[in-house]
Amino acid sequence: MGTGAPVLLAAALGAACGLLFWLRALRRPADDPMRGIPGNMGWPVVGETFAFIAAFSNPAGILSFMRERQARYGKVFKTYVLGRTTVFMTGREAAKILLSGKDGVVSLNLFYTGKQVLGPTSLLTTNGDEHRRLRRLIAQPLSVDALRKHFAFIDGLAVQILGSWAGRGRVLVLDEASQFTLKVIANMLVSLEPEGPEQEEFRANFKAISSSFASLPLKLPGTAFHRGLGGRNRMYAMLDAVIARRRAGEVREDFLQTLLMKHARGQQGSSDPAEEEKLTDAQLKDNILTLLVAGHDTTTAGLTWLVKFLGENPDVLARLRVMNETLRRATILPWYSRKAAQDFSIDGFEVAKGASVNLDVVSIHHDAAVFADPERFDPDRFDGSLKPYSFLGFGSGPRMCPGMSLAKLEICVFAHHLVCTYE
Ligand code: HEM
Repeated sequence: MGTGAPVLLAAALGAACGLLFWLRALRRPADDPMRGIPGNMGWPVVGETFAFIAAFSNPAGILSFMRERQARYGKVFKTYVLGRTTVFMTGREAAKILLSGKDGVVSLNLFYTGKQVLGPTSLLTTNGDEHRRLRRLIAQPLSVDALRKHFAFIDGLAVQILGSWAGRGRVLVLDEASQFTLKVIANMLVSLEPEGPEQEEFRANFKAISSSFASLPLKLPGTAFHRGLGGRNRMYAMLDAVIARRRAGEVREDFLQTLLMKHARGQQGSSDPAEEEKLTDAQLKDNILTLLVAGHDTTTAGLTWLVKFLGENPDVLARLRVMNETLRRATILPWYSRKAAQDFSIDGFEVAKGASVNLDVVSIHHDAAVFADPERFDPDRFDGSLKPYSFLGFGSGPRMCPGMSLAKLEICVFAHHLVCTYE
């Protein structure tokens, strides 16, 4: 090594340290509106992202991430994860502030990539009056009454998928549950047949879309985001073809048909004001995609956790009133993300307008003061009544899950056939 090498090395190290401090300063401006909130912002650039990702691969893990910090800082703390400073808060009071929709204190907080893939008129990217209008339109086709006509399909598919398990030495429940829930939701929304080339193409596009959520926002060929946008374009072309067939006279009993008959614009740019109130084709497609995405991963995870908990608790199998307890223990969406729409205070801390705030639901679901021995899987704990905002498996308030009845129906039907067929 020549004499210049140590000097170069020291200069490189110095430059690297300088860059890190500069990036750290960039991330934490002196007028940080959240500086009154306790917490650790972790390493420069990445913050606490690695600890967070390592923890959130299973619900017990994310619970430990939250508990460690709550023990240190209390119920409200800040951190830097997944590219942004965010405040986590837990407890029933926080749930009421963030979920009730009262005074418009917060709006939904979605990743940039998710927003791009779902489109500007998705239920998940709209707020206020437009959001309320969309909720109203989709409520009826997702109601218990409307779901009756899908029962035979859901039942038949559960029997068929479970029948295919016989004689197989090993079954990957997550894959089977994913097949089931995607076929159910696609059939319910647009009458997609459960087998055949159209189903294959649909599934491939759907996979590209769902893997692009929360990916890096790089639109370069080969990236997950780029593949997701491609999947979205191909999925919309498929939906355009289905909508054209319906307008040409094909009739099916599904979600799309209900919206096309009642709420879709016959022609764009009509002079009739009532017609202008209806959904455009772009709005229809954004929201069909939103329901596909929101209705697949969640129900798949719910079913898979149910099979796991039933396997571990054979005594519970006999009773099978296990839905809420599965959703409490698994807490499939461990936190609900919002953006402060105005300044507000919680627990003596000021949260500034624009801040990213997350309701830590997994801790609410494991609060020993509400759920004694919270790690134990015990469906009986739902026999009595619970305090408001202590069980939030499907959320609460104006953004409460509109697919709750469908999810419960799918999981119950599948679980029923599962326990009737297999030990
Ligand atoms: C076990 C299965 C499911 C669970 C645990 C679940 C849970 C949730 C929760 C907790 C929320 C509220 C999140 C928040 O406040 O930020 C939500 C919203 C939502 N869910 Fe579900 N869900 C499930 C199944 C479904 C299904 C089957 C559909 C579709 C048919 C669906 C569609 C939606 C949509 C569109 C929203 C957003 C509502 C809005 O922003 O107004 N979900 N879900």
